[in-house]
Amino acid sequence: MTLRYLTAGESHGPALVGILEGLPAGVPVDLDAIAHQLERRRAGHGRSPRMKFEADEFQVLAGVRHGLTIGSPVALVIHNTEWPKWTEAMAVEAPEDPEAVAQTGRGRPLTRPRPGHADLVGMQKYGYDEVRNVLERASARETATRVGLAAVARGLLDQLGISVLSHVVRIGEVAVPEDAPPPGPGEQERVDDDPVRCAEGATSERMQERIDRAKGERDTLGGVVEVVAYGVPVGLGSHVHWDRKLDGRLAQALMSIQAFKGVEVGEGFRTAEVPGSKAHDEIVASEGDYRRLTSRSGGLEGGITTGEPLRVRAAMKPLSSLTQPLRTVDVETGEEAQAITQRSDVCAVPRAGVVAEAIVALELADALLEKTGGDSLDEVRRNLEAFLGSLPRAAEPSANARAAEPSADDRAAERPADDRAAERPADDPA
Ligand SMILES: Cc1cc2nc3c(=O)[nH]c(=O)nc-3n(C[C@H](O)[C@H](O)[C@H](O)COP(=O)(O)O)c2cc1C
Ligand SMILES: C=C(O[C@@H]1CC(C(=O)O)=C[C@@H](OP(=O)(O)O)[C@H]1O)C(=O)O
Repeated sequence: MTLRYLTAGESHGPALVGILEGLPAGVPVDLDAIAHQLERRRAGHGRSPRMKFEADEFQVLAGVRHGLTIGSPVALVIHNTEWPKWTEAMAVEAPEDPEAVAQTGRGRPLTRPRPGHADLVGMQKYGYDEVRNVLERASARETATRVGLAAVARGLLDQLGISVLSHVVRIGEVAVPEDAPPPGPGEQERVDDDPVRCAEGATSERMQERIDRAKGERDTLGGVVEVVAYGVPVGLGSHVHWDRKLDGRLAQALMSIQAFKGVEVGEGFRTAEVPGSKAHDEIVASEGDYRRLTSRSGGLEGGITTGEPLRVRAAMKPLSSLTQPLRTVDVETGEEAQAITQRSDVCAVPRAGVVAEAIVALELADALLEKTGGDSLDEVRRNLEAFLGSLPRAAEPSANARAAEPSADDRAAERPADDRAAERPADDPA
């Protein structure tokens, strides 16, 4: 890992803290860009009441001077707006009168763990008799730090012409059509203007109605987000070892987002439903380069980027804090009970898309620096250009030969199925 990061901070503590280590010197850091990313993460139809007043006031404490990184770790702090209300319940020092704190609203022991949240397993693992210490850190409040750090890492990607965007493709059972193309590189603002961050106006309206219905039914909803990265060079990641494969690294990072339960690279699960002739991206030579005719692989083959747009999808489950709570056990009495009710999002998929986008940006920046090395932005740029310039040019067939060459679909259609099954690859001597 070339670019590393750590986060700390409780949801209702004084602040969140993050450190990003491994960025080269000379990367522009724009405070407005960090503020903008944090703001995007707070938006979206169905968001929690807290997101309407949370300010995400932040400070860059280290690693940046006069608008540029200086090669040292970048440190970020994001203050929690509500801290003044939590000073007693979340105090660092032991209270003089713990009983008195336990009587206050915020210090009250939470003994009815929510099914689907980290509550019960966290208590069991860490030896607590109530939920507070688990809830505080399991909360997706932590993702503000990752989005903030990613905004800094995106400064590097921007300089190299790499842009990362996201959009919502499903909320509950409402989905954009399977064959709808993803938004293009300049379309993030248009997507962000949509209340559910969906690129398709008609589907967006149905998604919003679905969220309103869930709210009325005192229920919650999940969905699917897609992240697309444009301008990604060929050759990031590697096929040689399991933990160097970029598809695997992206999946791990995306699955680490609270409530994310599935990851798909390119057509992912859908490729399992179609034959090989319809699952892969045929390769052609074009202006000395290799291009793919389709984008089913999501821009990754063998754990290595192909140079085509990178495309991943991730599924988020419905949130587990229901205002009509699920059945649980009160760990204090052992009696059947209703789970604790917390102020909560009804559907956090639109803002979770911004988190997924940040996570992909951090992984791409890491993979890029791993490929190029370099202590300064100039050196990274030089190394990248040298690598790309050293790639052998694709020999191009004559225009006539290219026009005459049938595609896999054409070839498959021409042959009877039995012939296709019996055929042995021409290059295979076996
Ligand atoms: C952006 C975002 C917002 C979330 N908001 C809530 C919420 O308001 N209520 C809730 O119960 N869970 C919420 N979650 C999910 C929980 O944090 C998550 O379910 C919990 O930490 C347990 O982790 P797991 O679901 O990955 O097992 C949110 C997740 C994300 C990514
Ligand atoms: C605070 C954030 O999201 C929170 C994530 C969250 C959870 O259980 O994950 C529960 C809610 O926390 P609270 O009860 O404090 O409002 C959300 O608001 C945030 O995203 O910044």
